[in-house]
Amino acid sequence: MVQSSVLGFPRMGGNRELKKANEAYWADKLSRDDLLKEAKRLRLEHWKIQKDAGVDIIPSNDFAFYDHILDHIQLFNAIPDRYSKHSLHPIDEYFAMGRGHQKDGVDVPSLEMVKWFDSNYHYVKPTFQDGQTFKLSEKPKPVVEFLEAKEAGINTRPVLIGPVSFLALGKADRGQSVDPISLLDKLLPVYVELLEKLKAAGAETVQIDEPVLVYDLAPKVKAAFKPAYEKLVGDKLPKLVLATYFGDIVHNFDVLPSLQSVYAIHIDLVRNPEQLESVVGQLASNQILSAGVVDGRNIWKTNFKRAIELVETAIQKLGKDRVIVATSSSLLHTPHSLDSEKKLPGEVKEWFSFAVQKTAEVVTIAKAVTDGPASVREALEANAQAMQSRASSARTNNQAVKDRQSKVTEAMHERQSPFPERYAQQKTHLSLPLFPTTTIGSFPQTKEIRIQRNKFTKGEITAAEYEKFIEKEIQDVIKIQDELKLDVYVHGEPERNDMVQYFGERLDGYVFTTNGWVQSYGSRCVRPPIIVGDISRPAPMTVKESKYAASISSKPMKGMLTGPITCLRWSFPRDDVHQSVQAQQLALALRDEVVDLEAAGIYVIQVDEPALREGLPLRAGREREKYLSWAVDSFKLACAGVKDSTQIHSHFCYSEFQDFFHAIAALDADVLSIENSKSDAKLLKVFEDKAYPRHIGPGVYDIHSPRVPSEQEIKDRINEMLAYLKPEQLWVNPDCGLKTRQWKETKAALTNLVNAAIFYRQKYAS
Ligand SMILES: CN1c2c(nc(N)[nH]c2=O)NC[C@@H]1CNc1ccc(C(=O)N[C@@H](CCC(=O)N[C@@H](CCC(=O)N[C@@H](CCC(=O)O)C(=O)O)C(=O)O)C(=O)O)cc1
Ligand SMILES: N[C@@H](CCS)C(=O)O
Ligand SMILES: [Zn+2]
Repeated sequence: MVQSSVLGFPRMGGNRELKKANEAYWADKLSRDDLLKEAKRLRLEHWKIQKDAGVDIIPSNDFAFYDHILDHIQLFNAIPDRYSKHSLHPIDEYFAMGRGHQKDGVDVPSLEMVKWFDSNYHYVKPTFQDGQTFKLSEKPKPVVEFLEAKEAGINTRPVLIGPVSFLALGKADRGQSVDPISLLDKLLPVYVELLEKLKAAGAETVQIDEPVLVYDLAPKVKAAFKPAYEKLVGDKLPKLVLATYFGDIVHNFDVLPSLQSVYAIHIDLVRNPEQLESVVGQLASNQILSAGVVDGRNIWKTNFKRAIELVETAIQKLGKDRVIVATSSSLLHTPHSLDSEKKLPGEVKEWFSFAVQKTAEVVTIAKAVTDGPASVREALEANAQAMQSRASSARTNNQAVKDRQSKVTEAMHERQSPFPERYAQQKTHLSLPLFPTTTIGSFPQTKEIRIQRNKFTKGEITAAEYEKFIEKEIQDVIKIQDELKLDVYVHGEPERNDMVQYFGERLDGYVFTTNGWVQSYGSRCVRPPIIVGDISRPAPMTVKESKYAASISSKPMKGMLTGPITCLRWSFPRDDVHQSVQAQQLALALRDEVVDLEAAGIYVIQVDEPALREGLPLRAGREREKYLSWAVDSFKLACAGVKDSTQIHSHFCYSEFQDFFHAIAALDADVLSIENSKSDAKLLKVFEDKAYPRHIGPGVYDIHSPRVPSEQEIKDRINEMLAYLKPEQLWVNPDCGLKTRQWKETKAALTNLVNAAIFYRQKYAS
């Protein structure tokens, strides 16, 4: 029999209950006990959904209050002393690492948070010390949650991050020089102890994720697999299913011999179906293949015909008992359930599958290959019908968009003059001081803003009332920026629910969900809009608010747009048209917006591209260069329609620039603001080494934490930056937008930021 398996389930709950519980706990509005109870309720509910769907292999320990890698940091006691020394309750220590802690005399910033592979999920980076040791926590979470499920009558397969990935995804702490992978020998005994405990609790198999196998690996990381999996396999330990996802593992085949004693290998056959044959050829004689054929990263219904063909190919080689049908990755990256979507056009809804539906898909595919297609005939027919309906739908094609794309020229990608000439004009036009201060766009999205928007969406207030409310918000943020004495203002983005969803809702070719939330980091979720057809802009999207803001202030007002790659990557893209085509369609729509903003008197325009890095293929090589070429082109196409005197900014958070700096430089943006406060300023060296000629604002403080940075801290950060950048190049700004913050801490932090900038302005005045 072919078993069905889910690699991980979304944690938030159908109504984002986990988000609400976490945030209430942080605000002292929910007790610790009630938080724990709510988490347990959600875990049980999610296991039950999978059990009722008939899934054979259900994951446990896929739940996390904040992030699963952070869970492992605590599980192995890899907790930096600056957190552990305060003897906080374990859950508060955990949140302190995730989001910082500034309360009751404890003041500690969070650990660094970075992108999870090429997804819009963020993990907390393990941070190691010279002399690092590990110790299993007293009540290991994977054991507790396995027993919790067992007590409810559900046998689960616990999920762990593997030791090689745990170390390779981490870094040495600031000022430390330890190479994380060198800690393997110290870490393995703790894994063995944990696996023994899981076995004793009754876990027969454990899913051990080693997603780093899809990367190009340094030789010492590759070499770590052999000693690791020699120690982690044995009679006294559960059988291991080693899982990889988001790429192929063919280039790391030399690692597979050292993995021949693990029970099963899971591969992502959605992303790389072509790896099937060669991976099957590399398996040991009794090893099992977990075939990831249901997409964990997108919302399109699985094409059953194609998936069954793939699984059948594997069965022909291995036999039914050596194949598991699985999701390609954890379903963490998909929304909870399609059932709560009442407003999607009926035709379109038929094309989608969210987490709950995907669990049913793995079951259907497993049954089809076990008992034959006739056993699931109705499901197969309905699926074929949905595939057909989508392929032939009028929604997907817009000839006018295609015609416009065919007329795009090289010249449309270039500004009129090179940067020095543009800058000379911008300097006179904008009259900015040295060390200009600005923010990244959004100001706090207060409860009141969300309530008014909710009322407007539900029709409880009119468009005119909502517009008036937004204008008042804009007036307020302008007044605050006056008081703070910032240099380049923003309108604060109060009208935007999200920087991608907002644009999706104003573009043709998109549809949106009402409840399709996906966790982005911690308690923060996004509702990615869905690209179903060719994209075009029926009307200006942001001009009204920016123009209004500019009309009530004499300061330069920065217009705020989300760039084509970010719109693409943070939406659920089409899978029937190449992403470069979708990016170009978005670029043309944004180009019109940029030109309209300039015509409306907005002479500084920021086109955010934080997802540019995320779209980068995970392995170096030709595919990367191809991607960068069309991604950079789409940004330039969006921006290049303006005059030299208009200043184009771009913003990047969560980006490591070293490996694609040439692309950042090729964007030709006049000013870049980048996330930097959690990184070592040394990372800026690349800008110095490459003699980056344009202007740059490396973030001076972390906006993900409510913690207020002191003026001195910000001065220190600027001072570090000055080691690599010229004073006349440097802007002073936070790491990212301020939408998740409260006003109190925002004002305090920006006051310190402006004072720090003034200090350096005076210092370099002469
Ligand atoms: C910059 N980042 C972003 C990423 N991806 C995006 N798509 N957008 C981003 O901004 N990726 C990288 C980073 C990740 N950072 C963030 C930062 C902040 C959030 C965030 O704040 N998310 C909000 C939800 C935002 C939203 O869509 N809000 C809507 C709906 C609000 C809502 O929940 N309404 C209630 C009713 C109103 C009430 O009573 O409060 C409801 O529907 O139940 C809106 O404002 O209208 C979050 O709260 O998680 C995400 C990623
Ligand atoms: N302009 C956006 C960028 C976030 S990456 C904001 O300020 O929220
Ligand atoms: Zn940002």
